Amino acid sequence: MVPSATDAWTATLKHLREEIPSQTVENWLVPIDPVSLKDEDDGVYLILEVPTAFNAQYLQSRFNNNLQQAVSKAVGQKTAIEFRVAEPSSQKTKNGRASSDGAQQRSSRRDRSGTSPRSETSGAGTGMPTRTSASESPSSSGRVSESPGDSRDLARAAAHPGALAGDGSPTGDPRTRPSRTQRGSGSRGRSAENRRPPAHKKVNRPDRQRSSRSGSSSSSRTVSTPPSHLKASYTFDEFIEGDGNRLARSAAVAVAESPGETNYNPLLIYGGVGLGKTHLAQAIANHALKKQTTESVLYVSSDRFTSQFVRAVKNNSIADFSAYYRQAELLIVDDVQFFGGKEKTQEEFFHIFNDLHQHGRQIVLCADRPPSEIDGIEERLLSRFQWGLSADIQRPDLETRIAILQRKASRRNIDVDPQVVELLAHRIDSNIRKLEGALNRLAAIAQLDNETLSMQTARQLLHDQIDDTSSSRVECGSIIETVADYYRLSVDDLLSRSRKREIAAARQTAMYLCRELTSESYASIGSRFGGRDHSTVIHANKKVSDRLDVESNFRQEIDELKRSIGGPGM
Ligand SMILES: Nc1ncnc2c1ncn2[C@@H]1O[C@H](COP(=O)(O)OP(=O)(O)OP(=O)(O)O)[C@@H](O)[C@H]1O
Repeated sequence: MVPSATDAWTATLKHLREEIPSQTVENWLVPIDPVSLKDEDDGVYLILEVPTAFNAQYLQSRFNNNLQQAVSKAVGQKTAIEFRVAEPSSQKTKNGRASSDGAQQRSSRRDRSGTSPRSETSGAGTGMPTRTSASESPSSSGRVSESPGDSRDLARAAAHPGALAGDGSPTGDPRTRPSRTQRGSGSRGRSAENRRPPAHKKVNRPDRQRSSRSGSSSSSRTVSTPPSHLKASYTFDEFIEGDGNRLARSAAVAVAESPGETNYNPLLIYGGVGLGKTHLAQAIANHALKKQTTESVLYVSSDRFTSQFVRAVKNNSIADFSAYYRQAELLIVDDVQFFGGKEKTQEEFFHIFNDLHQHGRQIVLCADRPPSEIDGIEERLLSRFQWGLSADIQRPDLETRIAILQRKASRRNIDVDPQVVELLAHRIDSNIRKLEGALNRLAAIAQLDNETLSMQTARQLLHDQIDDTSSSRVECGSIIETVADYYRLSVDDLLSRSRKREIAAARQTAMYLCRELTSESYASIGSRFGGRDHSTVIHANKKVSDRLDVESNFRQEIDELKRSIGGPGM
Protein backbone atom coordinates (compact mmCIF):
# COMPACT_ATOMS: atom_id res chain seq x y z
CA MET A 1 0.00 0.00 0.00
CA VAL A 2 1.52 3.31 -1.09
CA PRO A 3 0.60 6.71 0.37
CA SER A 4 -1.16 9.37 -1.65
CA ALA A 5 0.96 11.44 -4.02
CA THR A 6 0.38 14.54 -1.91
CA ASP A 7 1.45 12.86 1.29
CA ALA A 8 4.46 11.33 -0.39
CA TRP A 9 5.49 14.70 -1.81
CA THR A 10 4.97 16.51 1.49
CA ALA A 11 7.18 13.98 3.22
CA THR A 12 9.71 14.22 0.39
CA LEU A 13 9.92 17.98 0.77
CA LYS A 14 10.49 17.52 4.48
CA HIS A 15 13.47 15.28 3.79
CA LEU A 16 14.79 17.57 1.12
CA ARG A 17 14.66 20.59 3.39
CA GLU A 18 17.30 18.88 5.49
CA GLU A 19 19.66 18.55 2.54
CA ILE A 20 19.00 21.40 0.16
CA PRO A 21 19.12 25.13 0.90
CA SER A 22 15.68 26.29 1.85
CA GLN A 23 15.58 28.96 -0.83
CA THR A 24 16.24 26.33 -3.46
CA VAL A 25 13.47 24.16 -2.10
CA GLU A 26 11.10 27.12 -2.20
CA ASN A 27 12.05 28.09 -5.69
CA TRP A 28 12.34 24.79 -7.44
CA LEU A 29 10.54 22.14 -5.45
CA VAL A 30 7.60 23.78 -3.77
CA PRO A 31 6.04 24.83 -7.13
CA ILE A 32 5.89 21.18 -8.12
CA ASP A 33 2.51 19.47 -8.10
CA PRO A 34 2.38 15.83 -7.11
CA VAL A 35 0.02 14.28 -9.65
CA SER A 36 -0.12 10.63 -8.69
CA LEU A 37 1.77 7.80 -7.13
CA LYS A 38 1.48 4.59 -9.08
CA ASP A 39 2.34 1.12 -8.03
CA GLU A 40 2.95 -0.62 -11.33
CA ASP A 41 4.37 -3.96 -12.35
CA ASP A 42 7.77 -2.53 -12.96
CA GLY A 43 7.94 -0.37 -9.85
CA VAL A 44 6.48 2.57 -8.03
CA TYR A 45 6.34 5.95 -9.74
CA LEU A 46 5.69 9.35 -8.32
CA ILE A 47 4.45 11.61 -11.09
CA LEU A 48 5.30 15.24 -10.56
CA GLU A 49 4.08 18.14 -12.60
CA VAL A 50 6.64 20.89 -13.17
CA PRO A 51 5.94 24.32 -14.58
CA THR A 52 8.37 24.05 -17.48
CA ALA A 53 10.66 21.61 -19.22
CA PHE A 54 13.54 23.64 -17.93
CA ASN A 55 12.52 22.94 -14.33
CA ALA A 56 12.57 19.23 -15.02
CA GLN A 57 15.97 19.40 -16.65
CA TYR A 58 17.35 21.51 -13.92
CA LEU A 59 16.05 19.29 -11.16
CA GLN A 60 17.35 16.21 -12.88
CA SER A 61 20.76 17.63 -13.42
CA ARG A 62 21.08 19.11 -9.96
CA PHE A 63 19.09 17.07 -7.53
CA ASN A 64 18.60 13.69 -9.08
CA ASN A 65 20.07 11.77 -6.20
CA ASN A 66 18.54 13.85 -3.45
CA LEU A 67 15.15 13.56 -5.06
CA GLN A 68 15.31 9.82 -5.54
CA GLN A 69 16.48 9.18 -2.04
CA ALA A 70 13.98 11.51 -0.44
CA VAL A 71 11.05 10.16 -2.45
CA SER A 72 11.94 6.56 -1.71
CA LYS A 73 12.29 7.39 1.95
CA ALA A 74 8.91 9.13 1.94
CA VAL A 75 7.15 6.31 0.11
CA GLY A 76 8.88 3.58 2.08
CA GLN A 77 10.15 1.76 -0.97
CA LYS A 78 12.18 2.21 -4.09
CA THR A 79 10.33 4.88 -6.10
CA ALA A 80 11.04 6.45 -9.43
CA ILE A 81 10.16 10.00 -10.31
CA GLU A 82 8.41 10.95 -13.48
CA PHE A 83 8.26 14.61 -14.47
CA ARG A 84 5.47 16.02 -16.52
CA VAL A 85 5.33 19.52 -17.82
CA ALA A 86 2.15 21.40 -17.07
CA GLU A 87 -0.15 22.45 -19.84
CA PRO A 88 -0.13 26.23 -20.15
CA SER A 89 -3.68 26.46 -18.90
CA SER A 90 -2.75 24.64 -15.73
CA GLN A 91 0.43 26.54 -15.19
CA LYS A 92 0.40 28.55 -12.09
CA THR A 93 2.17 31.67 -11.18
CA LYS A 94 3.99 31.46 -7.99
CA ASN A 95 2.83 33.89 -5.33
CA GLY A 96 0.22 35.08 -7.75
CA ARG A 97 2.90 36.61 -9.90
CA ALA A 98 1.92 36.97 -13.51
CA SER A 99 4.22 34.90 -15.60
CA SER A 100 4.90 36.59 -18.86
CA ASP A 101 8.38 36.12 -19.97
CA GLY A 102 10.07 36.69 -23.26
CA ALA A 103 12.60 33.99 -22.91
CA GLN A 104 11.75 30.67 -24.24
CA GLN A 105 13.23 27.34 -23.90
CA ARG A 106 12.72 24.08 -25.50
CA SER A 107 14.77 21.03 -25.04
CA SER A 108 14.77 17.83 -26.91
CA ARG A 109 16.38 14.56 -26.31
CA ARG A 110 17.11 11.77 -28.62
CA ASP A 111 16.38 8.31 -27.46
CA ARG A 112 19.71 7.07 -28.58
CA SER A 113 19.31 3.80 -26.79
CA GLY A 114 16.09 3.16 -28.63
CA THR A 115 14.55 2.10 -25.39
CA SER A 116 11.08 2.94 -24.43
CA PRO A 117 10.74 6.18 -22.58
CA ARG A 118 9.55 4.20 -19.67
CA SER A 119 12.73 2.25 -19.35
CA GLU A 120 14.71 3.47 -16.42
CA THR A 121 18.28 3.68 -15.55
CA SER A 122 19.67 3.76 -12.10
CA GLY A 123 20.11 7.12 -10.54
CA ALA A 124 23.74 7.82 -9.93
CA GLY A 125 24.95 6.44 -6.70
CA THR A 126 21.56 5.40 -5.47
CA GLY A 127 20.62 2.41 -7.49
CA MET A 128 17.21 3.99 -7.74
CA PRO A 129 15.26 4.28 -10.94
CA THR A 130 14.55 7.73 -12.28
CA ARG A 131 12.54 8.78 -15.26
CA THR A 132 11.24 11.92 -16.73
CA SER A 133 8.20 11.20 -18.67
CA ALA A 134 5.52 12.80 -20.62
CA SER A 135 2.12 12.38 -22.00
CA GLU A 136 3.28 12.03 -25.59
CA SER A 137 4.51 8.94 -27.20
CA PRO A 138 7.95 8.83 -28.72
CA SER A 139 8.23 9.82 -32.32
CA SER A 140 8.68 7.19 -34.92
CA SER A 141 12.12 8.52 -35.68
CA GLY A 142 13.26 7.11 -32.41
CA ARG A 143 13.78 10.54 -30.98
CA VAL A 144 12.23 10.68 -27.64
CA SER A 145 9.43 13.11 -27.78
CA GLU A 146 10.48 16.50 -26.77
CA SER A 147 9.53 19.34 -24.64
CA PRO A 148 9.33 22.81 -25.79
CA GLY A 149 9.41 24.86 -22.66
CA ASP A 150 7.18 27.81 -22.34
CA SER A 151 8.08 31.42 -22.14
CA ARG A 152 8.07 31.48 -18.41
CA ASP A 153 11.23 29.59 -17.80
CA LEU A 154 13.50 32.40 -16.99
CA ALA A 155 10.87 34.33 -15.14
CA ARG A 156 10.79 31.43 -12.81
CA ALA A 157 14.51 30.93 -12.77
CA ALA A 158 15.39 34.55 -12.42
CA ALA A 159 12.49 35.62 -10.33
CA HIS A 160 13.22 33.04 -7.71
CA PRO A 161 16.22 34.31 -5.90
CA GLY A 162 18.84 31.96 -4.68
CA ALA A 163 17.73 28.91 -6.54
CA LEU A 164 21.33 28.03 -7.01
CA ALA A 165 22.80 30.03 -4.21
CA GLY A 166 24.88 28.05 -1.87
CA ASP A 167 24.27 24.71 -3.42
CA GLY A 168 27.25 24.22 -5.62
CA SER A 169 28.58 25.54 -8.84
CA PRO A 170 26.09 26.85 -11.36
CA THR A 171 24.81 24.51 -14.00
CA GLY A 172 25.99 27.03 -16.51
CA ASP A 173 29.59 26.27 -15.72
CA PRO A 174 30.85 24.50 -18.82
CA ARG A 175 32.80 22.12 -16.66
CA THR A 176 29.70 21.00 -14.88
CA ARG A 177 27.21 21.45 -17.65
CA PRO A 178 26.16 18.19 -19.17
CA SER A 179 27.34 17.80 -22.71
CA ARG A 180 25.12 17.44 -25.75
CA THR A 181 23.72 14.45 -27.44
CA GLN A 182 26.07 12.84 -29.87
CA ARG A 183 24.77 13.65 -33.30
CA GLY A 184 26.72 11.31 -35.45
CA SER A 185 29.43 8.80 -35.02
CA GLY A 186 32.31 10.59 -36.66
CA SER A 187 34.14 13.43 -35.05
CA ARG A 188 36.32 15.13 -37.58
CA GLY A 189 37.14 17.62 -34.92
CA ARG A 190 39.02 20.83 -35.16
CA SER A 191 42.32 20.64 -33.44
CA ALA A 192 42.05 24.08 -31.95
CA GLU A 193 38.99 25.83 -30.65
CA ASN A 194 39.75 29.05 -32.43
CA ARG A 195 40.48 27.66 -35.84
CA ARG A 196 37.69 28.69 -38.10
CA PRO A 197 36.69 26.74 -41.14
CA PRO A 198 35.46 28.39 -44.31
CA ALA A 199 31.92 29.60 -44.34
CA HIS A 200 29.26 26.91 -44.64
CA LYS A 201 31.67 24.20 -43.62
CA LYS A 202 30.53 22.24 -40.68
CA VAL A 203 32.59 22.49 -37.57
CA ASN A 204 32.89 19.28 -35.69
CA ARG A 205 34.06 19.94 -32.26
CA PRO A 206 35.67 17.19 -30.29
CA ASP A 207 34.34 18.87 -27.17
CA ARG A 208 30.77 18.80 -28.46
CA GLN A 209 29.43 15.62 -27.12
CA ARG A 210 25.75 15.41 -27.37
CA SER A 211 24.75 13.36 -24.46
CA SER A 212 21.71 13.85 -22.35
CA ARG A 213 21.54 17.34 -21.02
CA SER A 214 20.43 15.99 -17.72
CA GLY A 215 23.86 14.57 -17.29
CA SER A 216 22.48 11.21 -16.34
CA SER A 217 22.37 8.17 -18.51
CA SER A 218 18.66 8.18 -18.16
CA SER A 219 16.57 7.74 -21.25
CA SER A 220 14.27 10.26 -19.79
CA ARG A 221 12.21 12.75 -21.68
CA THR A 222 10.39 15.88 -20.87
CA VAL A 223 7.42 17.09 -22.79
CA SER A 224 5.46 20.26 -22.64
CA THR A 225 3.40 22.45 -24.83
CA PRO A 226 4.67 24.09 -28.01
CA PRO A 227 6.64 27.30 -27.70
CA SER A 228 4.13 29.99 -26.96
CA HIS A 229 5.62 33.18 -28.23
CA LEU A 230 7.49 32.22 -31.32
CA LYS A 231 5.11 33.20 -34.07
CA ALA A 232 4.22 30.04 -35.93
CA SER A 233 3.89 32.00 -39.15
CA TYR A 234 7.46 33.25 -38.96
CA THR A 235 8.94 30.52 -41.07
CA PHE A 236 11.37 30.46 -43.96
CA ASP A 237 8.55 29.42 -46.25
CA GLU A 238 6.66 32.57 -45.41
CA PHE A 239 9.67 34.79 -45.78
CA ILE A 240 9.81 36.09 -49.33
CA GLU A 241 13.28 36.22 -50.71
CA GLY A 242 14.55 39.20 -52.64
CA ASP A 243 17.86 40.82 -53.43
CA GLY A 244 17.74 42.83 -50.24
CA ASN A 245 17.48 39.87 -47.90
CA ARG A 246 19.02 36.96 -49.83
CA LEU A 247 22.24 36.77 -47.87
CA ALA A 248 20.55 37.10 -44.51
CA ARG A 249 17.98 34.51 -45.41
CA SER A 250 20.42 31.92 -46.67
CA ALA A 251 22.69 32.42 -43.66
CA ALA A 252 19.65 32.02 -41.42
CA VAL A 253 18.70 28.77 -43.14
CA ALA A 254 22.25 27.46 -42.79
CA VAL A 255 22.28 28.31 -39.11
CA ALA A 256 18.88 26.71 -38.52
CA GLU A 257 20.00 23.56 -40.30
CA SER A 258 23.21 23.25 -38.33
CA PRO A 259 23.20 25.49 -35.30
CA GLY A 260 26.70 26.16 -34.05
CA GLU A 261 28.23 24.26 -36.89
CA THR A 262 28.62 26.86 -39.57
CA ASN A 263 31.00 29.73 -39.60
CA TYR A 264 28.12 32.10 -38.94
CA ASN A 265 28.47 32.30 -35.23
CA PRO A 266 27.22 34.68 -34.21
CA LEU A 267 24.89 35.46 -37.05
CA LEU A 268 24.02 39.13 -36.80
CA ILE A 269 21.02 40.20 -38.83
CA TYR A 270 20.62 43.93 -39.12
CA GLY A 271 18.43 46.30 -41.06
CA GLY A 272 15.84 49.03 -40.80
CA VAL A 273 12.55 48.91 -38.97
CA GLY A 274 9.97 46.41 -40.12
CA LEU A 275 12.16 44.70 -42.69
CA GLY A 276 11.88 41.19 -41.33
CA LYS A 277 14.70 40.71 -38.82
CA THR A 278 12.45 39.23 -36.18
CA HIS A 279 10.68 37.12 -38.76
CA LEU A 280 13.97 35.66 -39.90
CA ALA A 281 15.29 35.17 -36.37
CA GLN A 282 12.14 33.35 -35.32
CA ALA A 283 12.19 31.33 -38.51
CA ILE A 284 15.57 30.02 -37.38
CA ALA A 285 14.08 29.00 -34.06
CA ASN A 286 10.97 27.48 -35.62
CA HIS A 287 12.99 25.57 -38.17
CA ALA A 288 15.53 24.30 -35.65
CA LEU A 289 12.75 23.12 -33.36
CA LYS A 290 10.78 21.51 -36.15
CA LYS A 291 13.75 19.76 -37.65
CA GLN A 292 15.17 19.08 -34.22
CA THR A 293 18.57 20.31 -35.17
CA THR A 294 19.01 21.62 -31.70
CA GLU A 295 17.90 20.68 -28.24
CA SER A 296 17.12 23.99 -26.71
CA VAL A 297 16.29 27.37 -28.10
CA LEU A 298 16.09 30.62 -26.24
CA TYR A 299 14.62 33.64 -27.98
CA VAL A 300 14.65 36.88 -26.06
CA SER A 301 14.64 40.59 -26.79
CA SER A 302 17.53 42.57 -25.37
CA ASP A 303 15.03 44.59 -23.38
CA ARG A 304 13.70 41.52 -21.71
CA PHE A 305 17.14 40.16 -21.16
CA THR A 306 18.01 43.42 -19.44
CA SER A 307 14.97 43.48 -17.24
CA GLN A 308 15.51 39.86 -16.27
CA PHE A 309 19.08 40.67 -15.42
CA VAL A 310 18.09 43.66 -13.32
CA ARG A 311 15.58 41.51 -11.49
CA ALA A 312 18.19 38.83 -10.96
CA VAL A 313 20.57 41.40 -9.48
CA LYS A 314 17.83 42.63 -7.20
CA ASN A 315 16.95 39.13 -6.13
CA ASN A 316 20.51 38.01 -5.79
CA SER A 317 19.93 35.27 -8.33
CA ILE A 318 22.51 36.03 -10.98
CA ALA A 319 23.62 32.42 -10.91
CA ASP A 320 20.14 31.32 -11.98
CA PHE A 321 20.05 33.91 -14.66
CA SER A 322 23.40 32.96 -16.03
CA ALA A 323 22.73 29.23 -15.81
CA TYR A 324 19.49 29.68 -17.65
CA TYR A 325 21.05 31.33 -20.65
CA ARG A 326 24.07 29.07 -20.64
CA GLN A 327 21.76 26.13 -21.14
CA ALA A 328 20.81 27.37 -24.58
CA GLU A 329 22.09 25.62 -27.62
CA LEU A 330 20.62 28.28 -29.82
CA LEU A 331 20.35 31.72 -28.28
CA ILE A 332 18.60 34.45 -30.24
CA VAL A 333 18.70 37.98 -28.94
CA ASP A 334 16.59 40.54 -30.76
CA ASP A 335 17.24 44.28 -30.86
CA VAL A 336 20.73 44.16 -29.39
CA GLN A 337 21.09 47.88 -30.03
CA PHE A 338 19.15 48.36 -26.80
CA PHE A 339 22.10 46.97 -24.88
CA GLY A 340 23.71 50.33 -25.60
CA GLY A 341 24.71 52.11 -22.41
CA LYS A 342 23.75 49.20 -20.17
CA GLU A 343 27.18 48.28 -18.93
CA LYS A 344 26.35 45.64 -16.38
CA THR A 345 23.95 43.88 -18.69
CA GLN A 346 26.56 43.96 -21.40
CA GLU A 347 29.11 42.46 -19.08
CA GLU A 348 26.81 39.61 -18.17
CA PHE A 349 25.90 39.06 -21.79
CA PHE A 350 29.58 39.14 -22.71
CA HIS A 351 30.29 36.21 -20.38
CA ILE A 352 27.26 34.25 -21.53
CA PHE A 353 28.20 34.92 -25.11
CA ASN A 354 31.75 33.71 -24.57
CA ASP A 355 30.66 30.60 -22.81
CA LEU A 356 28.12 29.65 -25.44
CA HIS A 357 30.45 30.47 -28.29
CA GLN A 358 33.33 28.52 -26.81
CA HIS A 359 31.13 25.50 -26.55
CA GLY A 360 29.84 25.65 -30.06
CA ARG A 361 26.41 26.95 -29.16
CA GLN A 362 24.77 29.05 -31.82
CA ILE A 363 24.12 32.72 -31.22
CA VAL A 364 21.88 34.86 -33.42
CA LEU A 365 21.59 38.59 -32.91
CA CYS A 366 19.34 41.19 -34.50
CA ALA A 367 19.95 44.90 -34.63
CA ASP A 368 18.38 47.83 -36.39
CA ARG A 369 21.76 49.08 -37.65
CA PRO A 370 25.21 47.76 -38.38
CA PRO A 371 27.25 46.91 -35.30
CA SER A 372 29.69 49.72 -36.00
CA GLU A 373 26.85 52.19 -35.60
CA ILE A 374 25.48 50.84 -32.36
CA ASP A 375 26.23 53.35 -29.65
CA GLY A 376 27.21 52.60 -26.11
CA ILE A 377 28.33 49.02 -26.60
CA GLU A 378 31.71 48.03 -25.30
CA GLU A 379 34.33 47.38 -27.92
CA ARG A 380 34.95 43.81 -26.84
CA LEU A 381 31.27 42.97 -27.21
CA LEU A 382 30.96 44.80 -30.50
CA SER A 383 33.87 42.88 -31.91
CA ARG A 384 32.19 39.66 -30.87
CA PHE A 385 28.99 40.72 -32.57
CA GLN A 386 31.01 40.90 -35.78
CA TRP A 387 32.87 37.68 -35.23
CA GLY A 388 30.73 35.48 -37.39
CA LEU A 389 28.60 36.87 -40.16
CA SER A 390 26.85 40.22 -40.23
CA ALA A 391 24.09 40.12 -42.83
CA ASP A 392 21.95 43.12 -43.55
CA ILE A 393 18.39 43.24 -44.74
CA GLN A 394 17.72 46.06 -47.12
CA ARG A 395 14.48 47.55 -48.24
CA PRO A 396 12.78 45.12 -50.53
CA ASP A 397 12.48 46.09 -54.15
CA LEU A 398 9.11 46.61 -55.73
CA GLU A 399 8.74 43.03 -56.96
CA THR A 400 9.55 41.65 -53.54
CA ARG A 401 7.09 44.01 -51.91
CA ILE A 402 4.42 42.86 -54.31
CA ALA A 403 5.26 39.21 -53.66
CA ILE A 404 5.13 39.78 -49.90
CA LEU A 405 1.76 41.48 -50.17
CA GLN A 406 0.39 38.73 -52.35
CA ARG A 407 1.56 36.10 -49.90
CA LYS A 408 0.13 37.93 -46.92
CA ALA A 409 -3.15 38.48 -48.74
CA SER A 410 -3.45 34.86 -49.71
CA ARG A 411 -2.63 33.67 -46.18
CA ARG A 412 -5.36 35.88 -44.83
CA ASN A 413 -7.76 34.98 -47.59
CA ILE A 414 -7.95 38.56 -48.68
CA ASP A 415 -9.28 38.96 -52.17
CA VAL A 416 -7.34 41.83 -53.57
CA ASP A 417 -7.04 43.35 -57.00
CA PRO A 418 -3.46 43.06 -58.33
CA GLN A 419 -3.59 46.75 -59.11
CA VAL A 420 -4.27 47.50 -55.49
CA VAL A 421 -1.32 45.36 -54.46
CA GLU A 422 0.84 47.30 -56.83
CA LEU A 423 -0.47 50.60 -55.58
CA LEU A 424 0.32 49.64 -52.00
CA ALA A 425 3.74 48.36 -52.93
CA HIS A 426 4.49 51.59 -54.73
CA ARG A 427 3.30 53.81 -51.94
CA ILE A 428 4.94 52.05 -49.01
CA ASP A 429 8.45 50.94 -49.67
CA SER A 430 10.40 51.28 -46.51
CA ASN A 431 8.67 49.10 -43.97
CA ILE A 432 6.94 45.77 -44.51
CA ARG A 433 5.05 46.08 -41.29
CA LYS A 434 3.51 49.30 -42.56
CA LEU A 435 2.75 47.60 -45.83
CA GLU A 436 1.03 44.75 -44.05
CA GLY A 437 -0.85 47.18 -41.84
CA ALA A 438 -2.18 48.99 -44.90
CA LEU A 439 -3.26 45.72 -46.47
CA ASN A 440 -5.02 44.63 -43.29
CA ARG A 441 -6.77 47.91 -43.01
CA LEU A 442 -7.88 47.76 -46.60
CA ALA A 443 -9.16 44.26 -46.04
CA ALA A 444 -11.07 45.30 -42.95
CA ILE A 445 -12.72 48.16 -44.77
CA ALA A 446 -13.57 45.98 -47.73
CA GLN A 447 -15.05 43.38 -45.41
CA LEU A 448 -17.21 45.99 -43.74
CA ASP A 449 -18.44 47.17 -47.09
CA ASN A 450 -18.79 43.60 -48.25
CA GLU A 451 -16.82 44.19 -51.39
CA THR A 452 -13.48 43.21 -52.82
CA LEU A 453 -10.66 45.66 -52.50
CA SER A 454 -11.05 48.23 -55.18
CA MET A 455 -8.58 50.85 -56.31
CA GLN A 456 -10.89 53.50 -55.01
CA THR A 457 -11.04 52.02 -51.53
CA ALA A 458 -7.30 51.61 -51.60
CA ARG A 459 -6.68 55.22 -52.53
CA GLN A 460 -9.04 56.33 -49.85
CA LEU A 461 -7.29 54.21 -47.32
CA LEU A 462 -3.88 55.47 -48.20
CA HIS A 463 -5.19 58.97 -47.96
CA ASP A 464 -6.70 58.22 -44.55
CA GLN A 465 -3.61 56.54 -43.39
CA ILE A 466 -1.50 59.55 -44.04
CA ASP A 467 -3.99 61.80 -42.33
CA ASP A 468 -4.28 59.47 -39.35
CA THR A 469 -0.62 59.21 -38.62
CA SER A 470 0.28 62.73 -39.41
CA SER A 471 0.39 65.05 -36.49
CA SER A 472 1.14 67.93 -38.80
CA ARG A 473 0.02 67.55 -42.34
CA VAL A 474 2.95 67.67 -44.72
CA GLU A 475 2.65 69.92 -47.71
CA CYS A 476 4.40 69.54 -51.02
CA GLY A 477 5.64 73.08 -50.64
CA SER A 478 7.60 72.36 -47.50
CA ILE A 479 8.96 69.14 -49.02
CA ILE A 480 10.26 71.04 -52.03
CA GLU A 481 11.87 73.64 -49.75
CA THR A 482 13.49 71.04 -47.53
CA VAL A 483 14.85 69.04 -50.46
CA ALA A 484 16.22 72.16 -52.13
CA ASP A 485 17.88 73.21 -48.91
CA TYR A 486 19.32 69.74 -48.33
CA TYR A 487 20.98 69.65 -51.73
CA ARG A 488 21.98 73.28 -51.52
CA LEU A 489 19.79 74.27 -54.43
CA SER A 490 17.01 76.79 -54.73
CA VAL A 491 13.30 76.06 -54.95
CA ASP A 492 13.37 77.64 -58.36
CA ASP A 493 15.98 75.12 -59.46
CA LEU A 494 13.66 72.29 -58.53
CA LEU A 495 10.73 73.81 -60.31
CA SER A 496 12.76 74.76 -63.35
CA ARG A 497 13.17 72.82 -66.58
CA SER A 498 16.87 72.37 -65.96
CA ARG A 499 18.19 68.93 -66.83
CA LYS A 500 21.42 69.36 -64.92
CA ARG A 501 22.09 66.05 -63.25
CA GLU A 502 22.07 67.15 -59.63
CA ILE A 503 19.01 69.31 -60.15
CA ALA A 504 17.09 66.58 -61.97
CA ALA A 505 18.00 64.07 -59.26
CA ALA A 506 16.93 66.42 -56.46
CA ARG A 507 13.70 67.15 -58.30
CA GLN A 508 12.92 63.47 -58.62
CA THR A 509 13.66 63.01 -54.94
CA ALA A 510 11.29 65.82 -54.07
CA MET A 511 8.57 64.34 -56.29
CA TYR A 512 9.04 60.96 -54.69
CA LEU A 513 8.77 62.41 -51.21
CA CYS A 514 5.67 64.36 -52.17
CA ARG A 515 4.08 61.15 -53.32
CA GLU A 516 5.21 59.26 -50.25
CA LEU A 517 4.43 61.82 -47.60
CA THR A 518 1.32 63.50 -48.89
CA SER A 519 -1.95 62.27 -50.28
CA GLU A 520 -1.55 64.18 -53.50
CA SER A 521 -2.04 62.42 -56.80
CA TYR A 522 0.67 62.14 -59.45
CA ALA A 523 -1.08 64.76 -61.53
CA SER A 524 -1.36 67.22 -58.70
CA ILE A 525 2.29 66.75 -57.76
CA GLY A 526 3.25 67.27 -61.39
CA SER A 527 1.39 70.56 -61.45
CA ARG A 528 3.34 71.74 -58.40
CA PHE A 529 6.58 71.16 -60.25
CA GLY A 530 6.02 73.74 -62.94
CA GLY A 531 3.03 72.05 -64.55
CA ARG A 532 4.65 68.74 -65.33
CA ASP A 533 2.74 65.74 -66.55
CA HIS A 534 1.71 62.97 -64.13
CA SER A 535 3.87 60.49 -66.10
CA THR A 536 6.94 62.53 -65.15
CA VAL A 537 6.11 62.06 -61.49
CA ILE A 538 5.54 58.33 -61.97
CA HIS A 539 8.90 58.12 -63.71
CA ALA A 540 10.59 60.07 -60.89
CA ASN A 541 8.99 57.82 -58.34
CA LYS A 542 10.28 54.74 -60.08
CA LYS A 543 13.76 56.17 -60.49
CA VAL A 544 13.98 56.99 -56.81
CA SER A 545 12.58 53.59 -55.77
CA ASP A 546 15.20 51.90 -57.94
CA ARG A 547 17.98 53.94 -56.42
CA LEU A 548 16.73 53.13 -52.95
CA ASP A 549 17.04 49.47 -53.76
CA VAL A 550 20.71 49.67 -54.55
CA GLU A 551 22.21 52.78 -52.99
CA SER A 552 22.59 52.67 -49.27
CA ASN A 553 23.88 56.26 -49.10
CA PHE A 554 20.82 57.42 -50.92
CA ARG A 555 18.61 55.53 -48.48
CA GLN A 556 20.27 57.45 -45.71
CA GLU A 557 19.68 60.71 -47.50
CA ILE A 558 16.00 59.90 -47.89
CA ASP A 559 15.75 58.96 -44.23
CA GLU A 560 17.41 62.21 -43.23
CA LEU A 561 15.14 64.17 -45.51
CA LYS A 562 12.08 62.47 -44.12
CA ARG A 563 13.21 63.27 -40.62
CA SER A 564 13.75 66.90 -41.55
CA ILE A 565 10.37 67.09 -43.20
CA GLY A 566 8.56 65.36 -40.33
CA GLY A 567 5.06 64.12 -40.96
CA PRO A 568 3.62 60.63 -41.16
CA GLY A 569 5.52 57.95 -39.38
CA MET A 570 8.53 60.19 -38.81
N1 LIG B 1 10.70 39.12 -46.76
C1 LIG B 1 9.57 39.04 -46.07
N2 LIG B 1 8.63 38.12 -46.42
C2 LIG B 1 7.47 38.05 -45.76
N3 LIG B 1 7.15 38.82 -44.72
C3 LIG B 1 8.03 39.76 -44.33
C4 LIG B 1 9.28 39.91 -44.98
N4 LIG B 1 9.95 40.90 -44.38
C5 LIG B 1 9.17 41.35 -43.41
N5 LIG B 1 8.02 40.66 -43.36
C6 LIG B 1 6.89 40.86 -42.45
O1 LIG B 1 6.95 42.21 -41.99
C7 LIG B 1 6.52 42.29 -40.65
C8 LIG B 1 7.59 42.98 -39.83
O2 LIG B 1 8.71 42.11 -39.76
P1 LIG B 1 9.65 42.02 -38.48
O3 LIG B 1 8.87 42.26 -37.23
O4 LIG B 1 10.41 40.77 -38.59
O5 LIG B 1 10.59 43.28 -38.73
P2 LIG B 1 11.83 43.78 -37.90
O6 LIG B 1 12.89 44.07 -38.88
O7 LIG B 1 12.16 42.83 -36.81
O8 LIG B 1 11.27 45.12 -37.29
P3 LIG B 1 11.75 45.94 -36.00
O9 LIG B 1 13.01 46.63 -36.38
O10 LIG B 1 10.62 46.89 -35.77
O11 LIG B 1 11.93 44.98 -34.88
C9 LIG B 1 6.27 40.86 -40.20
O12 LIG B 1 4.89 40.60 -40.24
C10 LIG B 1 6.99 40.01 -41.21
O13 LIG B 1 6.34 38.76 -41.40
